[in-house]
Formats: sequence, structure tokens, C-alpha cells
Amino acid sequence: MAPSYVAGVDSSTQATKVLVVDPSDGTVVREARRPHPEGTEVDPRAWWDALAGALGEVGTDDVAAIGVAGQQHGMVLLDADGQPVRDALLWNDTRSAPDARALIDELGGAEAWAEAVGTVPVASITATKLRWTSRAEPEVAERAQSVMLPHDWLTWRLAGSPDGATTDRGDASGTGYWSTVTGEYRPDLLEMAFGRGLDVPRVASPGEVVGRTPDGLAISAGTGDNAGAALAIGPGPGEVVISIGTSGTVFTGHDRPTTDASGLVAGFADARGGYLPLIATLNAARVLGVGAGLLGVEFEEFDELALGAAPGADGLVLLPYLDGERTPDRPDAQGRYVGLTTANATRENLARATVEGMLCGLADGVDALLAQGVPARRALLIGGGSRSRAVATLAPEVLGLPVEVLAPQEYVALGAARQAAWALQGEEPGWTVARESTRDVTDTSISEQVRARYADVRDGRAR
Ligand SMILES: Nc1ncnc2c1ncn2[C@@H]1O[C@H](COP(=O)(O)OP(=O)(O)O)[C@@H](O)[C@H]1O
Ligand SMILES: O=C(CO)[C@@H](O)[C@H](O)COP(=O)(O)O
Repeated sequence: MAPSYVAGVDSSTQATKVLVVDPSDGTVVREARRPHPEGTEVDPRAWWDALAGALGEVGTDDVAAIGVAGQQHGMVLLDADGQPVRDALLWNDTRSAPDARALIDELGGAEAWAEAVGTVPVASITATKLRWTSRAEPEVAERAQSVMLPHDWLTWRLAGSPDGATTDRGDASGTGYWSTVTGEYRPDLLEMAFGRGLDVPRVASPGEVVGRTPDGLAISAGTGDNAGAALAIGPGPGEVVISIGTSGTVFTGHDRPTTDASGLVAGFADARGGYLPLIATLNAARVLGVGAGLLGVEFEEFDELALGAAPGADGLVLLPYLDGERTPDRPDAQGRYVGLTTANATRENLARATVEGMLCGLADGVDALLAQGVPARRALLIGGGSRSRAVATLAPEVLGLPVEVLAPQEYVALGAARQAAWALQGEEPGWTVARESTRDVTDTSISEQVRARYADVRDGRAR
């Protein structure tokens, strides 16, 4: 029987997830996952091993094409033989924060960066990691010949490490040296960051077959994980996707590049030829894990506790910047519970404040999109944290938007599978994802009250 399925991969921060999908209607027929090592620098070969393990488990004898989406921004630096010169620095590694500030100054300020590439560098952006490496590890930098992103590197290895790697505009737009505004690389900015040039992958077009695996599977261009999710979901006008994974992201498709000089909105490209304005926080699903851990309960009981408290947690507020923060740009920040009193010190309030604090961080993201003229009238929740009943219940009130929690699904991997089907068939498939009912905002005063108190803590007016 001729191979008939497509495979989609999400190589995310915490795990590799693989879906085998029927290209005629997008039905998932098999899936597998493998964990990744902890930490903000990782040997990329661990991702390869995770991918090989997951592909071995799902089996690819009946698969005709594959696409890989991956965590954005990670710096995979390779030597002339194509070997990593050091562990990859990930999007959530904040050591290059001073380098981001230096690069902003060197180009003439935040506005100059926003105009040049669509995004003002923060520590997540690949260019700042190149600067850090050239400054802090010159002997390592000396050996580097090329730089790739996680999905580029995996795609290249799947193709048998040919001469010349590929990327796509969605992921390239998170490097700081590819411009969403012009649709071209800015080798001058790469050189400014690293002190000299490096080989970069060719930017493939959305429906392109970029290579073949040794077994003959067609390989699509792949993309960044958020662009992958956008490809799977296809948010409609006014709909914003909110992904609660290791990162919290808020994004939607847009018809033109954004150039936010405040740095809050990253002006990324999507995987279709359009644009994907996005805000990303460093603190999302793991905040919930920390809250549950503090209380010594599983997620189900944590949700029960959070839903057992009143809105506003009787004045207890969590500033959720546990791992430093990217949006707003506070790489050295820490998390804080504020306003603890004898009267409000209950397990319920601690759980509630944790969920509200995490959601308030995302609500700030929605505001940032609105400030760029990107409409946001409805939120679509995805990612591991969206499986929390407390998150699903409290999100409409805290965000102040009607919320639809999409059915639990690996949307990033599904988007990668969609791209693989596109490359295989020569046109984008017409699949749509199942939509659930929307939870409306029942009391708008809750959002105002909870967010006002949160803003006091965030902006230092309440300590
Ligand atoms: N029911 C739940 N409640 C809260 N958090 C959850 C729940 N289920 C999974 N998570 C969290 O979701 C995260 C994984 O989500 P995922 O979107 O796969 O992340 P990533 O793409 O960053 O690897 C983990 O931190 C996990 O603890
Ligand atoms: O840095 C960003 C977006 O700019 C993150 O969204 C990463 O792409 C990682 O995503 P997850 O692994 O948390 O899904």
C-alpha cells in the first residue's frame, strides 16, 4: 500500500510530540511523545534522540511527508563539520539580557530595531545569544560556521544533513537578523551581533518540499511552534490564540507587520506568508505547577481550591515572574506573593492568586496587542495549562474576553502535519479544528478589580 499519512512534530521546550495524521481530513491516527532534558541550555542531540524515539514509536511505514515545528529562538551553533560547538541556548535563557540592551543601543534604540526587523531584542531573541557567545565564550564562537534554530536543525538532520539547510519565515522572524518588514535576512545585524558573518538557512516558501528523509518521506519547511499552532487553528478576525505552555503566548494572524517600539509585541511572520504579532511570557503553565507543588496537591485538587476562593483572593496577589520575565522585559525579576494577611492566608486564596496572577500576565499581553491595533475580541486557549479547570473558568473574567478552550490536542504538531500535507499535495488542506462553546464574561467588574490590584503590584505601587 502506498504511504498515505503525514506526520507533524512539535519539538517544544519540555517534550517532542509526534502526530500521524490523515491528510484527507486532519484526523489524528497515532501519536507519541518523549520528554526533553530540563534547563535553559540543552544539547540539541537530545531533541534528535527524542524525535527518533517518538517516530520509532508511531511508525512511519505508512507516512509520506513530515513537518517539524519547534520552540522558537534557540541558538544552535555548528562548526564546519556540522557539529554543535556548544549546547543550544534556549528562548527562556536570560543570560543575554545585557547583550540585548547593548544591541539596542548600538543600532540607535528600540524604534530602530522595531523598524528594521519588527521586534525589539530581548534575551530570548537569537541575535542576543550570538552576542553573548562571542563575548563570553570567544573560543567557542571562533569555531562556529553556521547558526540554526531548533526546527531548522531537526529538519536538516531528517534530510540527512545535506549541504545547505532551510528554515521558514515564521521561525526566521524570531532571530533578530531576518526582517518581517522586508522579508529578507539582515546579514549586517547578524554581523553586528556576532562580530562576523555565519551561514544561515535558506528561507523556504510555505508549501515547499525542502528535502527527503533517507526513507523517502517528503519534508516540509517546518516553522516555529506558535506559527505551527496558528497554522492548525486559523484564528478568525478578532480571535487571539493564548497558549499556556512553558511560555505563555498571545498571538493572532494579521495582514501587515507590526513594529512595536515598546518591545511588548514581537512582530513575527506566520507560516502562510502573513504576519503573527505575538507577546510571549516566560511564566505560564509552570506557575500553576509551582502553586500546586506549594500546596502539595495534584492539578485537579489545585483547581478545586482555586475555584473555592472569591475573585481577587481576598487581596492576595501573585506577581508570576518566577523565571525572570520577558514581557514586560524584566529578566532579573522574581515571583512574589503580595498582600498576605492572617485573614486571607488560606489554601484556596493561594491557589486562586496563583491562577489569577498567571492570567493577569497574559491579559497584559492582550492589551499590548490591542495597543498595536490588532483586534482581540475572543480568546482561544490551548497548551498544557489550558487543561486546568480553574484556568478555563477564571480566564473570561480575568481577560475580560469571551474564551473558548479548544479541545485538548497537540495543535503545534497538527500545524506541522498540515504543512506536510500542503507540501505533499501542493495546496493547503481545508481541515478545520473542532470548536467548543464559548464561556462569556459574566461580570466585567471582576477583571477591573483583579487587574487593578495586579497592576499596583506589577508597577510597584503595592508591595
Ligand atoms: N491540568 C493541568 N493543569 C495545569 N497545568 C497543566 C495541566 N496539564 C498539564 N499542565 C502543564 O502544562 C505544561 C506542558 O504544556 P505544553 O503546552 O505541552 O508545554 P510546552 O509546549 O512548553 O512543552 C507542563 O508544565 C504541565 O505541568
Ligand atoms: O519564545 C517563544 C515565543 O516567542 C516561546 O513560545 C517558545 O517558542 C517556546 O514555546 P513552548 O515550548 O512554551 O510552547
